[in-house]
Amino acid sequence: MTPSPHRHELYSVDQVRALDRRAIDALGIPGIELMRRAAAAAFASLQRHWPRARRIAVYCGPGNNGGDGFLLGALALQAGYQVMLFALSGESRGDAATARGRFEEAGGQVQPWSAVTGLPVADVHVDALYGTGLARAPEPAVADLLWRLNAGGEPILALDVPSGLNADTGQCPGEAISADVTVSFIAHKRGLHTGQAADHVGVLELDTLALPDELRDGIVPDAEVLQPATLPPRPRHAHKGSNGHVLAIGGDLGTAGAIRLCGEAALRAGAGLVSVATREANLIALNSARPELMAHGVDGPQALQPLLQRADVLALGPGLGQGAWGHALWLTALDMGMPMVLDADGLNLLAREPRTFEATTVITPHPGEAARLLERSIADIEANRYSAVRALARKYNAVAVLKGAGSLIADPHGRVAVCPWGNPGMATGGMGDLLTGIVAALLAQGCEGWAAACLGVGLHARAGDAAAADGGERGLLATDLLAPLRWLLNERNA
Ligand SMILES: NC(=O)C1=CN([C@@H]2O[C@H](COP(=O)(O)OP(=O)(O)OC[C@H]3O[C@@H](n4cnc5c(N)ncnc54)[C@H](O)[C@@H]3O)[C@@H](O)[C@H]2O)[C@H](O)CC1
Ligand SMILES: [K+]
Repeated sequence: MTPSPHRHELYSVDQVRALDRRAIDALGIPGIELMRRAAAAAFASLQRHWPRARRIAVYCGPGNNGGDGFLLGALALQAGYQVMLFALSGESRGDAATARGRFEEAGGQVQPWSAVTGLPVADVHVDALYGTGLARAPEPAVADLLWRLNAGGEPILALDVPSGLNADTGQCPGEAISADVTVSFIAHKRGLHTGQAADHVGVLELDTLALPDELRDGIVPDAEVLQPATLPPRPRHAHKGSNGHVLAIGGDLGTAGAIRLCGEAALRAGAGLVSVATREANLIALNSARPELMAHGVDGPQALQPLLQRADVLALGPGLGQGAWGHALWLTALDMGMPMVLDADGLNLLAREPRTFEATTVITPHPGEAARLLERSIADIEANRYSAVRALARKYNAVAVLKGAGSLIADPHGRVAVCPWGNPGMATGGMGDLLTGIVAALLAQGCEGWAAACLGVGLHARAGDAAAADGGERGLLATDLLAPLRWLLNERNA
């Protein structure tokens, strides 16, 4: 499987369908030929991953995904495999009907769905039920099989899309297969890279079905996958003033930890100077924990003003609270119109008093904060993360980071990037505070908003993966990311 040059480009389902249509209409490649190429690619992947397999079970849905399954079954028969094939519907249409005929001509027997009792005995189970055409939760007879396949723990190869996963949004409306390998065709679908996809896709492979690159002319990928990156080397004559001054504002009574983590992350991410504006009561804890942070006790806007004057970038919100103290500082900071990263209570206050930003602003909500910012439910946000992150960026005229599995980044013009790194161990307190500090530090070192958000999210997630690789995802603490973060920031680009 030669890595495709298109592996970083993500397309919506509509765009993939347009590519399908172009291949058929503009290049004159019949749909059945595309289906044959898809089946050949999937069968080659099956042989590569499970070279000793000899018995395969294929589950075919009513559409062209099922058609891929019929042709894969025919190839397996011709290669001497024992093939059990179960079809969800009594007959197929169009190219899928042709494919079904070819399976039968190869000696295959199409068994009715009612024959699927228990779990068929096979070395590999091939999921050809639904692909990009999934329209709703799989019906009970299918859901029951998906559940049994997932519970059976036997090898599963999904064709194009793991059945039950929405290839456009990354959401599973109902039961969905958890594949070991998914072989996707023609182009990567954006729904296989965010939301619930990580639990269902397994190893993702792409086969472009030998379609020429020109096929994509004029179709701008809906999203792009982040690539490993770091900051350029520091000039030798750098001094602390040349790497910017971050002012972290937050830490109401009893929540010193959040603003401390934010400030510490900003230091570790290379900011020249980091000041912290917080409650007087937090100073001792902060200064003893991290004396490199210049912590100031501020009781209100007057005390904050001189600190704002001296800073280049604000990190506003960790532990800020939504009380009178936090609200007053929040208003004062926003009125400065400075570059900033807004997070946590800074976002909850924004949801209460919406405004758009003129200066470079990055907002970093998790789905709950995003729900408040868009006045939608969390379920709505997670049901279509791509439209949610675009709505956030547009509504607030900011670069928006929608955190969660497969964090998404959007700018106000609709550009979207997807983070391929990160792990469930990062869903713990303090991880968001680190990200806020990292992005602020990158802004302070001269990155513009989009670059700071993409680089910050990528470094943060890669540091989380490095820390999890070191000791496991469970028990991962935010501070565990600081050392790998520093290493990643100093690595030369691989
Ligand atoms: N078009 C091409 O040239 C190629 C397509 N490939 C494969 O085709 C599928 C897309 O096929 P399509 O027929 O559009 O849809 P599906 O097979 O994914 O879905 C089947 C069909 O099922 C109905 N349906 C959807 N959800 C449900 C549900 N929950 N319950 C019941 N029925 C449902 C709906 O009517 C769908 O149309 C693509 O993924 C590829 O695998 C080739 O591989 C490449 C060429
Ligand atoms: K499938």
